[in-house]
Amino acid sequence: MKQPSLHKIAVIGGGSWATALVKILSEQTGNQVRWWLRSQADIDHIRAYHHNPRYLSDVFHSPKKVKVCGKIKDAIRDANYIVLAVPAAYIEEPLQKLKPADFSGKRIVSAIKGMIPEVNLLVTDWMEERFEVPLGDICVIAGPCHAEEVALEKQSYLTIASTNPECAADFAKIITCRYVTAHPLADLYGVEYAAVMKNIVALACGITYGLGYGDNFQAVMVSNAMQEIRRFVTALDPREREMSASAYLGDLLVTAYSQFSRNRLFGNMIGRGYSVKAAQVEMKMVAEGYFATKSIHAINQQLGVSMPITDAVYRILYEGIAPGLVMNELKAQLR
Ligand SMILES: NC(=O)c1ccc[n+]([C@@H]2O[C@H](COP(=O)([O-])OP(=O)(O)OC[C@H]3O[C@@H](n4cnc5c(N)ncnc54)[C@H](O)[C@@H]3O)[C@@H](O)[C@H]2O)c1
Ligand SMILES: O=P(O)(O)OC[C@H](O)CO
Repeated sequence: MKQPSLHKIAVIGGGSWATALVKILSEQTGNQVRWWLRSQADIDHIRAYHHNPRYLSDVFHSPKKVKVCGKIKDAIRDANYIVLAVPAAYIEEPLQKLKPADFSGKRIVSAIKGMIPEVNLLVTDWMEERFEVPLGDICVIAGPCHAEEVALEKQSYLTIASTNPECAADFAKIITCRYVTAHPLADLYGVEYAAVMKNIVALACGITYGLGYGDNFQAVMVSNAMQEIRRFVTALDPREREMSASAYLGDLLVTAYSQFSRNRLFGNMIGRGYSVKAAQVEMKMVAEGYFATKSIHAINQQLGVSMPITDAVYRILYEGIAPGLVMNELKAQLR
């Protein structure tokens, strides 16, 4: 696909990551962004005051570079890239009226670190199945990068993964800006599954902290989790991959340890005795790991990989077993 010099990029989503991506992508002179958000009130606010009232509200969005759209078709019509940044559990709704023809000739970029819960599919596979987008026209944005730090323009790194090296390299160039460096990688599935699974690990870390476990335990759990992710990803897509690279290990570490992690925060509330419902109500943001736990657990019913950490989180969140009891049993399985 020949790349134009002016990149028209549609960003779909109104949360923190979409807001950060709009900021990053509109930094480059050659990029024009059309931004779709679900809430009309938020759209009106951004048009009037040039910042998102709900997420990262200190970030200014230049009206010259960023056009806000209430209709998704207006956002994607002329776009050569469509960036999806809505949590996986809610991505179906904004896209439901679109047809495969609406995506034809466009590249799709998934910024989502989650799975479509009803069908247990990665977002890239789902886009291929549902909208007939060739896998070679899809890439994912991965790597340790919290929206909150992008808002502060702190140096961050992204990995753009695709089965098509050209697609990954092109978008890596487009998203690189003053404070974000992006590199391409050929391992689409490995990166995408690792990004989904690190959220489950962050839940586990949050739960154990909530229960009173400390840094020593967490370091062992994160090490074991890396091995668990490697076993699962290798069973699904066996190939040589450097799991200590930032797209895998780096992303796991930032989510497991950062003060900004949604998943860790959610887990922490569960560990401190909140019910799942209460934790969801309390959080203004979405913890993808909650949905991912069910999907990865379901996929593993067929694979049969040893996954003590995912199993532990599943038992707590979906079988209602007391976190203290489950983590006490997990203790015996870690090395
Ligand atoms: N926040 C980050 O730093 C970050 C970094 C990398 C990747 N991601 C990924 O980006 C994706 C978006 O996450 P986020 O952090 O921007 O989300 P968020 O938690 O900041 O915002 C929640 C988003 O979910 C939408 N939403 C909430 N409830 C909804 C509902 N019932 N129906 C429809 N939409 C609903 C909101 O409109 C909003 O867009 C996730 O897959 C996440 O894993 C986030
Ligand atoms: O760290 P979390 O749980 O907020 O997840 C957000 C991103 O995936 C971090 O790269």
